Amino acid sequence: MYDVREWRHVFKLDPSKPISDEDLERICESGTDAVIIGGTDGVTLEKVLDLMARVRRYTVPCVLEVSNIDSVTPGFDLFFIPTVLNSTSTKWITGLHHEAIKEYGAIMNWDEILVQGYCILNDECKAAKQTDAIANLTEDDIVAYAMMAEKMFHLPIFYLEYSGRYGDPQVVASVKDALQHTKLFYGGGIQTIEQAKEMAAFADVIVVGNSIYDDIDKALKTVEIKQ
Ligand SMILES: CC(C)=CCC/C(C)=C/CC/C(C)=C/CC/C(C)=C/CC/C(C)=C/CC/C(C)=C/CC/C(C)=C/COP(=O)(O)OP(=O)(O)O
Ligand SMILES: O=P(O)(O)OC[C@@H](O)CO
Ligand SMILES: [Mg+2]
Repeated sequence: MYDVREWRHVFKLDPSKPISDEDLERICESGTDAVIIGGTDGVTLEKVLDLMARVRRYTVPCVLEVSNIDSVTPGFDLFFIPTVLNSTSTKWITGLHHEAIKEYGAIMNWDEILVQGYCILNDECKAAKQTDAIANLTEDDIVAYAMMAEKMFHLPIFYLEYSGRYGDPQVVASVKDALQHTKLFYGGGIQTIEQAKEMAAFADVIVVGNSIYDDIDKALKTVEIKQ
C-alpha cells in the first residue's frame, strides 16, 4: 500500500545501526504500514543498499528518507525528501535540494517522491544540531509552520520531529486542528503502546524509530494502534 494517506504507523530503521535478521523479520511482518530507511548521520550508500535488500525480502512498503545525496539509490517504493522548515540555514530548506535537482531532476520520477515539511522540536537531537534548527518554539510558532506547509507550499506531509524525546500531545493536537489536507507525521520517543495511542489520537501517522533498537518487544506492540 503506497498511499501514505492511508497509513497510521511506520517503523524507521537507521542504516547506521545493526539489526539481526530475526528482529528485521519481526518488524517487516508486524503489520506496520511501511518501513522507512533513514537517519541523520553515518548513512552511506553501502548501508542503505544492504538494509534495502534485507527489507525487500518482505512485502512491506519500503521508503528511503533521503538525508544525503550520495546514499540515494533506485529500488524503493517511495522517496521522502525532508525540508527543515525551522532550520536557520537555507542549505537544509532548499539548498541541497537545489543541487540535487540540478543534477538528477531530469531523471527523477516525481510520482514516487514526497516532500516532508519537518519541524524539529528537540533541540538536543542530531537532526536539530545538524540543520541549525530553532527547536525552542511556542505552540503558535509550530502551528504557523504547519499552516505554511499546507496552505503556502501544499506539502503532502508535515513532520513533527522530536527524535529521541517524547513530545507534547497538546502541540500535536493543535497542529492536527490546523491541517486539512497535509498528512501529519509524529515521531519521537514512542516506546509504549500507551504513548503510541496518545500520539495516534492526533497524528495521522506515528513513526517509531529508536525503540526498535532499545526494546523490540515494546516497539512491536505499538503497531496495535492500527486495530
Ligand atoms: C537515482 C534515483 C532513483 C534517484 C531518485 C531521485 C531522488 C529521490 C533524488 C533526491 C532528490 C533530492 C531533492 C534530494 C535532497 C537531498 C538532501 C540531502 C536533502 C536534505 C535532507 C535533510 C534536510 C536532512 C537533514 C536531517 C534530517 C531531517 C534527517 C531526517 C531523518 C531523521 C531526523 C532521523 C532521526 O535521526 P537519527 O539518525 O535516528 O538520530 P538518533 O541516532 O539520535 O536516533
Ligand atoms: O527514534 P524516535 O525517537 O522513535 O523518533 C522517530 C523518528 O521521528 C526519528 O526520525
Ligand atoms: Mg534514531
